[in-house]
Amino acid sequence: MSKFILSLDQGTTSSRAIIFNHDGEIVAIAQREFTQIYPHAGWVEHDPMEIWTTQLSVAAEVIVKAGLSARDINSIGITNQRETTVVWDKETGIPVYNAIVWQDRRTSAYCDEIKAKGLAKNIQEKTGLIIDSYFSATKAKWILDNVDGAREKAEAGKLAFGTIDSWLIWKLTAGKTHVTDVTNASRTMIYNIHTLEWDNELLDLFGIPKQMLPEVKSSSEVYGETAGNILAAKMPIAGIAGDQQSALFGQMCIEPGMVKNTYGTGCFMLMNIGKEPKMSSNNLLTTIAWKINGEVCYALEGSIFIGGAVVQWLRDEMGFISKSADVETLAKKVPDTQGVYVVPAFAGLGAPHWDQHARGTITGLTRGTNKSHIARAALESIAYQTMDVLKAMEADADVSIAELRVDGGATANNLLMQFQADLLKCKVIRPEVTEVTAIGAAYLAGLATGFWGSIDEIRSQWKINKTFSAPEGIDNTERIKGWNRAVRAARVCAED
Ligand SMILES: Nc1ncnc2c1ncn2[C@@H]1O[C@H](COP(=O)(O)OP(=O)(O)O)[C@@H](O)[C@H]1O
Ligand SMILES: O=P(O)(O)OC[C@H](O)CO
Repeated sequence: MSKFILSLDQGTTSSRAIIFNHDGEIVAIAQREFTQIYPHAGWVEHDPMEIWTTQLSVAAEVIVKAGLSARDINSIGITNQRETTVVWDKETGIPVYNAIVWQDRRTSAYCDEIKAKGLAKNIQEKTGLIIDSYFSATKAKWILDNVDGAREKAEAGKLAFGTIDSWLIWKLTAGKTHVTDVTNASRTMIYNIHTLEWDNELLDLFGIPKQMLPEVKSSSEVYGETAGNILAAKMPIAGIAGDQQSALFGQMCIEPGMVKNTYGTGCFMLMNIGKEPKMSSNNLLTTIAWKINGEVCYALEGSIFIGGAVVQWLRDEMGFISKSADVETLAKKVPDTQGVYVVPAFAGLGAPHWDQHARGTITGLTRGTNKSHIARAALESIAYQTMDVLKAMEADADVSIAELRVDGGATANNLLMQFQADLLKCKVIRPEVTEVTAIGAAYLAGLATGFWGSIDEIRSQWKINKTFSAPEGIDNTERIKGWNRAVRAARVCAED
């Protein structure tokens, strides 16, 4: 049997390819950033062809970097930015419009309309989701409504809809395979997470023709193989999961009650809730964590739209730092924020507030405020937002969370991780392999092909790098009061 798994991690800002060996160790990584397109305020698009070409090129590059040939690859696992929507022509394989990215807010007003019609409860019961422009359905509707001739073509069965996993698999198989997996389907707002079917009533509501939808598969099975001319040798594609579910699996949060938080562009906290899709009473999402060997596992999720992206904003828009890692040094120059709070509601607020109209706000400025205070407050905002989600999760699950497994680019920041532990008063645990998103998809693929025999065989590969804990007796009352006040300001400032 070939000795390596190739994981394709198609994220919001870059396409990555990572090769793992049988011990779950990284053999090589290749990564390429691609263009972020902002046609109007609040709109975010990607060029699907650029997503495809960057993903394909890093896949080819990583095999060479590892000193391997395509024949050494046992199988491919795919994990992807979720919700981002592509519609393409089935005959030509050409997208009819750019990919509308999960962060895109263009359909907010339409979402307000359907909320006003009182549809929130029905939609939550079926899909586990809260009505928001974040999810794919209203993005697909927008394309069908706004691209000339698209609706007619879609009704005639000539167009395909897909999240990024579907799009990549279509391209990798040269148009032979149009599939997605349950985790990605559960982010569209047209998929019923109880019956595990596309929901006809919701398809009617959004005007999305069923014939354009992919077939929904499990997260771990052989879906097809790469076309002969794509990567030197044919390879089975055997695992698919949305990136946050993939990270939950890669963190080995395989028992109910286990929780992870990924600190990337946004932050996404997921708790494994087992085999029953319990609905949230605290503004969290219920989502499918994975389906393996016919068994579905569900998760509660709190989605925070701006996490590490607030550091990118300090770097790119404010010019405070030249690279993200420098934020730690800048923030450490002051012992605290002197009462300054940053609420990075640049794309509204996600869980648990779900306020599409809130906007970024800085409160508590004084004549003595300097860059370091603002940098520290920006970093702390990542931890405060995480706290809000964790509290909602504790209330929903009726538990006290004692341990949070963390991953993603911003977890390299020890100041942030320590502040997070102080605030949550729980153990914040960073694993040795921080590429847990990619390894999750690798595990799903390797389990499908027999590369790994069982979950038990891989669970011991997860190892702790560092645990952060709060000092005894720490009192967060005042700082949390200040944060809540700042969140209120971010919501009020956009009221009119
Ligand atoms: N040392 C650091 N401190 C804080 N944030 C960081 C640090 N290093 C990277 N980041 C942030 O982490 C994010 C990148 O993490 P990554 O997991 O690669 O994200 P994604 O998969 O969403 O593209 C960026 O937003 C970046 O600003
Ligand atoms: O690409 P990431 O890591 O920012 O993840 C994006 C999420 O999947 C959006 O739901």
